Amino acid sequence: MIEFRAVSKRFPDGTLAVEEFNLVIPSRQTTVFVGSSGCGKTTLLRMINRMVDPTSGTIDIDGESISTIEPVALRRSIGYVMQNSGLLPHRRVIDNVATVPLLKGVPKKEAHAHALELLDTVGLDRSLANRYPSQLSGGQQQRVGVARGLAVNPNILLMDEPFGAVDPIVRSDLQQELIRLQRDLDKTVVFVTHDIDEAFLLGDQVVILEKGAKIAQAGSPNEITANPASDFVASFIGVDKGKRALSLSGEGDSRVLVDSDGRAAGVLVDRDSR
Ligand SMILES: Nc1ncnc2c1ncn2[C@@H]1O[C@H](COP(=O)(O)OP(=O)(O)OP(=O)(O)O)[C@@H](O)[C@H]1O
Repeated sequence: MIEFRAVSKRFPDGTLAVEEFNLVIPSRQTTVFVGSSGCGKTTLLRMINRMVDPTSGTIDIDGESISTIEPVALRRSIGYVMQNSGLLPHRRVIDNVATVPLLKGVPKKEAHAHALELLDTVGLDRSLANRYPSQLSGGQQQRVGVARGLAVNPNILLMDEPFGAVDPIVRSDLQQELIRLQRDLDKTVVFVTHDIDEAFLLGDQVVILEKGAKIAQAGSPNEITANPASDFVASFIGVDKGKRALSLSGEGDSRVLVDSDGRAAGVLVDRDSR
């Protein structure tokens, strides 16, 4: 579990990016920060692995304040996947994936063997291992970025708009792949996006943010669509444009899809119980 308590971040130029932010991020679930540009999503994410330190407040991981953990060690224990994959252009795919394990002293042979397994995990053919990033498509590069994020077998995976730069079809593939991965690997995923549809697709917990990382609403996609907390949220999720004509009603095995007039439009069957 990751817990933010009264966390604020003011940058040296005076910008207050995050103000008094409080949130519990449950383990082994996906939490998505969603909001418009500049609302503080990336700053929140980077505070979890101490790429950015808060000005005030505390962040705990499993009850331990991260301010007591050495930043480089913390960063190497948490997976981080960013937009445009962030791959090192002059290194082959396999070396990109193995970067952090090698820095941590894992023998090269072992690190490379594990990197190949990770290519399987993210759905990439092992034959791509010796290519350079520029010889891959955008979607393949993002998959390598995810493999690299998983290379230290982290409990926590931070993902900063990882699918923002690819076309909609590839993006949809990557989203489905992440849902599958999360089912198999059971990580605590913290995901940043400005796309509410992506947030609702991937998030167990969705946190809708306004400027200064003020929480407009936090809850499951179901809770938010059924009960938007404000006009801002309703507008952000598109209720007012008729975008969310369908919502879910009920819990567990008996979830019913309801249309905007309250009529049952279908029953949602759990993927795992089919
Ligand atoms: N190093 C910095 N120095 C000064 N201000 C910063 C710095 N980094 C971010 N900011 C400011 O803090 C605010 C929050 O930025 P942040 O990158 O967290 O937003 P975001 O929601 O991730 O935006 P985007 O979706 O555009 O990436 C913005 O006003 C931004 O300009």
